[in-house]
This record gives sequence, C-alpha cells and structure tokens, in this order.
Amino acid sequence: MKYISLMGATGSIGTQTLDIIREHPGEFRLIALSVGRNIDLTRKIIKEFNPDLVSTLERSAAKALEAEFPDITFTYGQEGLIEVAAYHKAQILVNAVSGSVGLTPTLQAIKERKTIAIANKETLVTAGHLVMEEAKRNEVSLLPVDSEHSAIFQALQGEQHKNIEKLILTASGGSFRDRTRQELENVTVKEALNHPNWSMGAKITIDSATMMNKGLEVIEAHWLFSMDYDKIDVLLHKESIIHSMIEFHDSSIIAQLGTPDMRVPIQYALTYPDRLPLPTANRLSLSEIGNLHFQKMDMNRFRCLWFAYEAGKEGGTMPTVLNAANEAAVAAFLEGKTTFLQIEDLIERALSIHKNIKNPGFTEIQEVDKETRKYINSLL
Ligand SMILES: NC(=O)C1=CN([C@@H]2O[C@H](COP(=O)(O)OP(=O)(O)OC[C@H]3O[C@@H](n4cnc5c(N)ncnc54)[C@H](OP(=O)(O)O)[C@@H]3O)[C@@H](O)[C@H]2O)C=CC1
Ligand SMILES: CC(=O)[C@@H](O)[C@H](O)COP(=O)(O)O
Ligand SMILES: [Mn+2]
Repeated sequence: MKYISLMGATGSIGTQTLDIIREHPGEFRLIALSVGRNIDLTRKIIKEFNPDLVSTLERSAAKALEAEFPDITFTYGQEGLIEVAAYHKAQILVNAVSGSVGLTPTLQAIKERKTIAIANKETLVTAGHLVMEEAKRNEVSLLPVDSEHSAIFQALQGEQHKNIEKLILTASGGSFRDRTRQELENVTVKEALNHPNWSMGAKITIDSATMMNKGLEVIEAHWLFSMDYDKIDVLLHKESIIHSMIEFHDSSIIAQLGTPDMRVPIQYALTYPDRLPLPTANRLSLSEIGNLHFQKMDMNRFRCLWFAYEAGKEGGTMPTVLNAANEAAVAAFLEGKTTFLQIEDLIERALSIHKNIKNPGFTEIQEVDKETRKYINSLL
C-alpha cells in the first residue's frame, strides 16, 4: 500500500488523482491533502477518503472544518502546504497545485525524501536548478505527471540518455490555434478557456492558448531530462494523440500515444515502474481516427514560446521572471483587467527590465518572484 500526500486535491489534476486512488483501493491510501478555497468539495473528499491531515488556503476554513471533523488535523496557508508535502506517513507527494506556490513545499518534501509526482510545472520553471540539486542530494525521484513529460519518460525506459538526438514536445495549439494574431485582439476569457482537447484548470488553459504552456514545458523538460534547449523541439499536433517523442542519434523515433486523458500519466507516476489496468480509460483506435496532423511551430505567431526559450537559455532568474510575470498577467486576464494579447506584452516588459542574477539562491528566487508580480500589477 502506497501512502499519498496530495497538494491541490480540489483541482483538475487533484480530482483525477483521486479517481486513480478510488480505482485502486488496495494500492493507494490518501493520507494528507491540501486545497485552496473549494471547501464544499473538500468536505466531500474528507468524507470519502478520511485523511489524517488537511490544509486549506485560509485559516477560517481550517477552523470551520476542524469543528466538523474532530478526528482530523487541520492546518492552513503556506505552512499548511509544507506540512502536507512533508507529512511523515506519506511516501509519495503528488504536487498538483497551480503556480510557484508549490516550490517551497516541494523542496521540503524532497528533504524528507518523498518521491515526487510532479504536475506543478511552475515549480520547475521558477527554480529548476534548486529542485534538481535537492533531489540529487537526497536521492529522490521526480516522476513527471505532465502528459508530454510522462510520454518522454515512458519512451526513455530502457534507453540511454547519451543516445538522444532531441526531444520533440507536441502542442495542441490551444483554443486559438486556427486564428491569426489580428483575430486575437478582442477574444474573451470564455473563448480562451475553451481548450479543444483537454479539460484543465483556468490558468493552464490560458497558458495553452498563449503557447506559454509549451514554453514552460520546454523549461520543465530541460530540468527533468537534463537536456540542452537546442535539443528540445516543439511540434504542432492538433489532435493531442502523440503526447511527445524522443529522436535518437540513429534516426529512430519513439513516441507515446493515447487518447487525451490525464489519469494515464497520473497513474503511471503512482505505479512506476509497474503499470496497472485503467478500465475506464478510452482506448485509442488509430483506424477510427484515420489521420494525425503535424505543423512546424511559428515563433512569431506564438511569442510566449520564444520568450520561454530565451529565458531558459539565459538561465539565472530569467525563468523566475517569465513564470511570475505570466502568473500575474494570466490572473489579470482572468479577472478582466487586461486583454489576451496584452499578456504577452506584460511578460515581455518584465523580462526586458530585469537584471539577471546568475545561479540564484532560494531567497533571491522568492524576491524576484515577488518583485515581478508587483511590477506587473503596477502596469495594469
Ligand atoms: N489540468 C491538467 O490537465 C494539467 C495540469 N498540469 C499542471 O498541474 C498543476 C495543476 O493544474 P490544474 O489541476 O489544472 O489546476 P487547478 O486550477 O484545476 O487546480 C489547482 C489546485 O491548487 C489549489 N490552489 C490554487 N492556488 C493555491 C494556493 N495559493 N495555495 C494552495 N492551494 C492552491 C486549488 O484549490 P481550490 O480549487 O480549492 O481553490 C486546486 O486544488 C499546474 O501546475 C498545471 O500546469 C500539467 C499538465 C496537465
Ligand atoms: C494535458 C497536458 O499535459 C497539458 O499541459 C496539455 O499539454 C495542454 O495542451 P497544449 O499546451 O498542448 O495545448
Ligand atoms: Mn502538458
């Protein structure tokens, strides 16, 4: 039986992780979890899974739940996230929060030698060097949950890193893949949230539409697979059937395919190196699909992808700025405070004024993150 801590239990990845735990009651036990503001769903999760420890975003919610569930320990805020991540009975932490708020708890869980199933790409973007160093020092495995990275991880099994020519990340193109830049001028939040293939949280759905999601994933792949940026390519593939590929020196390419269903990579991270059946998954029928489409990525159309490559190559605190500026700009777009195309402009401005700090420590990362958000908010 594997004991699991789950950060972000009420979100898209969080609830699909609960599906996997539910599907295999003899394999997994949910022992600790964190949530944000969705207290109604939290109540249901507590009743069903009876965890030891629960953390909420706000103190008032923790106090209210404490009165309802006296046998469970409640905590809250950033400290609460850390307690859940590092809970002594858990062997695996599933990090499914959205944003760089996941960094500190992840570092703490690594120090406590938990295996990390990581969906929360912003943590790797903002401070990938710190996370990877800490994982190496503590001999901790970081198992990818993000579909592209899980695909690469699966294709890598039995292969050697030295034989890789390049990684090829596939991108659906998001909600606006068939629109020109001109046609993006007046798009609404509702349109942007309408992803063609995946049902995900709001922030990542907007990232898919701006192509920042693929930019963050390029940086995520750089850290997870220790790969130079010039060996990571992005390919438009509108069906999201090939989840990513590895090309080897001998020209052979290994791809991982499946219907778009995040429960598959989540389950693989939880069962690795084994696999379990997933009877409720839709099986892929290539004969029914018939055709798959591929297209070269246009960096002028998708400027956020270009920003991410540049920030990643420059390193230091540039990816921290990229991520924090994006988080703040997307939040502003979702709140109706800025337009879709201004997301790119805001990020570009934050990157252009930043004085890069090479090899930043934890405190510098935290300060740059905070300052960047402040800067973006001052522009709104
Ligand atoms: N959804 C997907 O299919 C995929 C997601 N990812 C990555 O996984 C991560 C999660 O994405 P997704 O599940 O879509 O996001 P959601 O927005 O659906 O869920 C986010 C979760 O984090 C909680 N949360 C948000 N802010 C805070 C905070 N400040 N403190 C504590 N908890 C917080 C939310 O709580 P509440 O709702 O209770 O307020 C919720 O449980 C992201 O990094 C994303 O990029 C990667 C690949 C695919
Ligand atoms: C499901 C998943 O992993 C998302 O990150 C997905 O990749 C989003 O799709 P696109 O960014 O390719 O539109
Ligand atoms: Mn992805």
